[in-house]
Amino acid sequence: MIRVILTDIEGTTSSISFVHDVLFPYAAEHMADFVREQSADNEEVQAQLKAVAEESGVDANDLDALVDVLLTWIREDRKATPLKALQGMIWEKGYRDGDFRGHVYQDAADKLREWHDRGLRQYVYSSGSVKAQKLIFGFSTYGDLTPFFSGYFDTHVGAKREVQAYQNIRDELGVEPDTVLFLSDVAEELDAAAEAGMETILLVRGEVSIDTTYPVARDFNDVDKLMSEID
Ligand SMILES: CSCCC(=O)C(=O)COP(=O)(O)O
Ligand SMILES: [Mg+2]
Repeated sequence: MIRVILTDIEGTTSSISFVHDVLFPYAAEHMADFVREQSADNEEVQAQLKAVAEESGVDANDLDALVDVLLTWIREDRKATPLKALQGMIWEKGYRDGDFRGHVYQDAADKLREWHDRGLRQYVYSSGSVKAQKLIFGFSTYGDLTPFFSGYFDTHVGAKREVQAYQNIRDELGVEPDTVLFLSDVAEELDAAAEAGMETILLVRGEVSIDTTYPVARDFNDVDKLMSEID
């Protein structure tokens, strides 16, 4: 019986376009100024820049080179933990200034509320930092959805295509893995979650035809129906 929902964000609760056409360009536009302004006194920013230097091999004191690395990683959609941490810090200002709101599909917002009220525990697992996750749901187009979540996981537990990451999440949740339903639009992520013993549903939004062995949901209403079949 499913007791825990674990959901991806990009392509699952929220549109890929919002992440790639709004969030990533905003981070790219503000990265240089943010790094230059914050690197003098902000210890969290300094720690992330040190990690960027270690991962890329560039000089930790060369801010221009570090910014170049970060902009390249954004273009490549690299799921590097320090990039994700810095992006979250930059997006906070955008959300607070009202430059954008977090895109969440209506069916996802409705079901997250309903499942929460039904007693399901709900968690997020995304490559975006925990801070970024709280922002997209906290400043969403449907208001503050964070009360519906019991917790958040990012790449600190591991990469989303690695089985170990889901084993780490399972251990942190302290539940039997087959009581956890993982939702994602990426089959390789479902492969890893399934290998860790979790139940899985593939979100395929839009009219894309897909050849897969996973149960396919077009939206969270479909997930709700498929979930009752798992039980
Ligand atoms: C938390 S919203 C921004 C998501 C993000 O930065 C990202 O890279 C999405 O990656 P995912 O692995 O969740 O598809
Ligand atoms: Mg996704």
